[in-house]
Amino acid sequence: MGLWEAFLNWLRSLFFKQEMELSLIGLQNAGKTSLVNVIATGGYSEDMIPTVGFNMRKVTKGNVTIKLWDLGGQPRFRSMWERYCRAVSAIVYVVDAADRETLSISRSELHDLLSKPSLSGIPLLILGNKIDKPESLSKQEFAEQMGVKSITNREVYYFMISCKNSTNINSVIDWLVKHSKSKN
Ligand SMILES: Nc1nc2c(ncn2[C@@H]2O[C@H](COP(=O)(O)OP(=O)(O)OP(=O)(O)O)[C@@H](O)[C@H]2O)c(=O)[nH]1
Ligand SMILES: [Mg+2]
Repeated sequence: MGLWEAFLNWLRSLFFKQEMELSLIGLQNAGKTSLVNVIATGGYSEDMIPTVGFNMRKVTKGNVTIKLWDLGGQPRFRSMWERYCRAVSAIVYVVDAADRETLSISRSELHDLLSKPSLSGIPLLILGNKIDKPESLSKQEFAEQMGVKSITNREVYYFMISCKNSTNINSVIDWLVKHSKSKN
């Protein structure tokens, strides 16, 4: 490869390679690890092991390398959430939209997290998962239950998804890739 060509390639890589870091947060059983698997490999399994502490996964989509912090959602791990959200390009909050019993806890944990000054302004993606289940909430009901409208100090977006059926996973990836530019 000629010097000029090498220089051009280097220049291209500067403009087109993006890196981003994300945190996946949400109550236990919401489907965070399932989402990581679906994004990374397209695989889905019913028998999942609850995440103890956290896992880190790196996934490349086109020119974007995404570093994902997949956190445990059980009560004993929730105090770590803030620490893993501080330096990220976006926070992804996953909710089991078919579990009406835990929805209010999920809402209050989300709003608690967003009230931390260290996380102000970080873009947020809220995902209502498990829409393959008949008892799952509609998009509108979900937004109301989660208090989406009251979140005003940052960019917020929400989708209804199913990791099981891969519904709307591409929209999630598109949103994430678009937000990779916010951190440099
Ligand atoms: N029906 C249905 N089940 C799902 C879906 N996504 C995940 N699950 C199931 O929900 C359960 C929990 O999934 P996980 O991905 O382990 O949940 P998690 O949020 O990582 O849980 P913690 O690691 O404990 O915080 C598993 O049995 C999954 O198979 C979905 O879209 N539809
Ligand atoms: Mg998990």
